[in-house]
Amino acid sequence: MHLTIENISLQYDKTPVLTNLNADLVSGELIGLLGPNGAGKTSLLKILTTLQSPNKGDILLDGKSIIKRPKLIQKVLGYLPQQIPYFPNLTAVEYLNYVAVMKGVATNQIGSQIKSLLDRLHLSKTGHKKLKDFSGGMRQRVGIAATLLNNPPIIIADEPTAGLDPQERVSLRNLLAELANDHLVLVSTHIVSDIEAVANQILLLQSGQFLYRGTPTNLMTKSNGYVWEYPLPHSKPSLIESNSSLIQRSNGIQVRVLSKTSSQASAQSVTPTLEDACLGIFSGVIPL
Ligand SMILES: Nc1ncnc2c1ncn2[C@@H]1O[C@H](COP(=O)(O)OP(=O)(O)OP(=O)(O)O)[C@@H](O)[C@H]1O
Repeated sequence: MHLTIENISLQYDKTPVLTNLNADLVSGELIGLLGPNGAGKTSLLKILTTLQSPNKGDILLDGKSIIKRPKLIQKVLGYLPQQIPYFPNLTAVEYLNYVAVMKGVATNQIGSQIKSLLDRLHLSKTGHKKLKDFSGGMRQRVGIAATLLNNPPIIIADEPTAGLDPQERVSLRNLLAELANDHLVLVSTHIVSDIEAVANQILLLQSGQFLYRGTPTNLMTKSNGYVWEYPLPHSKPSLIESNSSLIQRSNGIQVRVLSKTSSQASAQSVTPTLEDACLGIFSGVIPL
């Protein structure tokens, strides 16, 4: 499947939230939509999922407008919203049954699909517990199971790792990467490590505009030569430069700086991480 974002602009009360966005998303890819709080990620996902109409532009699914025909995408979409609908008195199985009926899953497939998803999301032992007795992370996994019901070819997830512990984050990351083999998977997040190891394509969104669209490898190549490390000076530690962070290394605390050049004689150029690259682009240190 091929989802084309074509000149999308959105305003809320005349305030621009998204401006002239263009991108091509295809099946077989995990696309990471990264941006700081308020960048417009959820607004863009709402347009892609037809919950919000843009003021300008179009979204094409295999060449056909989903703005004009929202059902085209609704039939093939699994959407995991930031806030999962919460029915405290339903068990996980009852909730998934309800979603399955709403999604039009064939009656004779509902039971087997729910069982397989509960297994896959490590919920088989708790499927008959009420949702009000679930931890935040377990509820999130139920939401993911609901998203995957009927095996939708397009999966859009808004901050899917929120509330998950480190082990669950890794397990969800693996699941999304596996699904991306034969699905179109779009994951919005502001946590770079959630998609670092698994994204084929990255969209960097800031103030409603894409600053970068492309592979993580290209982004990191752009960032070569912009990351420096030097030992934390013993005196004047309060004079830490902007765009810098402290890192504990075996040889002591190092200052890691994003900058075109370094004024510190002891600074060494180091290999950028994807997080460095994103911060460098967002802060304007790394040119577009
Ligand atoms: N219904 C609305 N009415 C008016 N302004 C809105 C509305 N929804 C979002 N906004 C504004 O639009 C901008 C983008 O918000 P959005 O939720 O899309 O960003 P985000 O990147 O998803 O942020 P976060 O990471 O914090 O969830 C923000 O300035 C937000 O305050």
